[in-house]
Amino acid sequence: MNNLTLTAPAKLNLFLHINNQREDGYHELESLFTFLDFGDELEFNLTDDDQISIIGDTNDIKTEDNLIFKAAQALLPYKQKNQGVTISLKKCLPMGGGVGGGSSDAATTLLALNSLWQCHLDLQILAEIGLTLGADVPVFINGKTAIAQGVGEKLDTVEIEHKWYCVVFPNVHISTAKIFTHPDLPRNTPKLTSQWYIQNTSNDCEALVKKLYPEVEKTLQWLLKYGPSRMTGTGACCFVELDSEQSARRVLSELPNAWQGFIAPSHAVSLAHRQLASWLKE
Ligand SMILES: C[C@](O)(CO)[C@H](O)COP(=O)(O)OP(=O)(O)OC[C@H]1O[C@@H](n2ccc(N)nc2=O)[C@H](O)[C@@H]1O
Ligand SMILES: Nc1ncnc2c1ncn2[C@@H]1O[C@H](COP(=O)(O)OP(=O)(O)OP(=O)(O)O)[C@@H](O)[C@H]1O
Repeated sequence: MNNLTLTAPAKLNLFLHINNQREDGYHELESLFTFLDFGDELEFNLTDDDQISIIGDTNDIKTEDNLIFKAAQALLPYKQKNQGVTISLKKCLPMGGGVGGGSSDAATTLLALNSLWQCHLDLQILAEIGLTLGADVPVFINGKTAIAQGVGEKLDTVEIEHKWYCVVFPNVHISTAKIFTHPDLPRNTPKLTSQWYIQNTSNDCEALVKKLYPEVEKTLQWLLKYGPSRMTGTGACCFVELDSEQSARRVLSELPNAWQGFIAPSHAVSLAHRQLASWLKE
């Protein structure tokens, strides 16, 4: 089998607590990650040369900076096939939006090429390779709704009630590094000692991001009319949790023109993992 198409799904941080800052500057987090059935489309086609090429919606990212390219390159030492790959990208997730698009693309590339190139690496090793590309990549390699600790690499699978979400991108791009290096970011939230609820958790980046980017504050105020709402990651996307597809459609239909949005249900297992499992059965 020489080709495979997978969806690199969006993630949401249903909560995001910052517990500590390490000496290397990275932050110790506690965060509940879930996956939405919505994402970038990546089509992998093996080629007879040994090149890695990316076509499609690469925007202005140089090939060598693209996390998809970096992920493919990281697997070169393990590949058992004398073949290259052309990866065609349809970008649906906002960049720098807090939904982990780049990390999800990278993880999906590792998962796909591990199979297509017959690298035979297990998920633990793929996650270790993924962590060198970004703190969020292991979450997508694991592919299960989970509470992450450490910088995002220690994962405990959790069962939660899955809902519909309307995710809104307020058209501001936020640099993760800018938020994590800001002096006003709270960095000492204690670890959760009880069960997670929306009421006893928060996103520790939210207050700072709202102050720096008033558009994010406006977005959250607007979403709160419809249900429990929160920012994901370091923003800019914000989400509202809803009980049905119909409610989610209604919120999307009322979205102000200045913003972009999408709706999707969350799922215990990422769409890329479900698609890969059925491809492997074919
Ligand atoms: C905040 C989250 O979006 C939550 O899902 C992620 O932890 C961010 O993950 P990511 O985008 O994959 O992050 P990386 O590309 O590894 O790091 C971007 C920048 O964010 C900061 N960073 C990131 C993760 C972390 N646990 N502590 C940090 O301080 C670092 O300054 C780093 O330079
Ligand atoms: N394939 C890619 N897709 C998106 N961004 C990429 C990709 N490759 C490299 N990047 C770079 O990574 C940066 C972060 O992109 P991403 O969409 O993952 O942000 P994010 O959603 O805020 O992530 P997170 O929630 O993990 O912080 C982009 O600004 C872009 O320069």
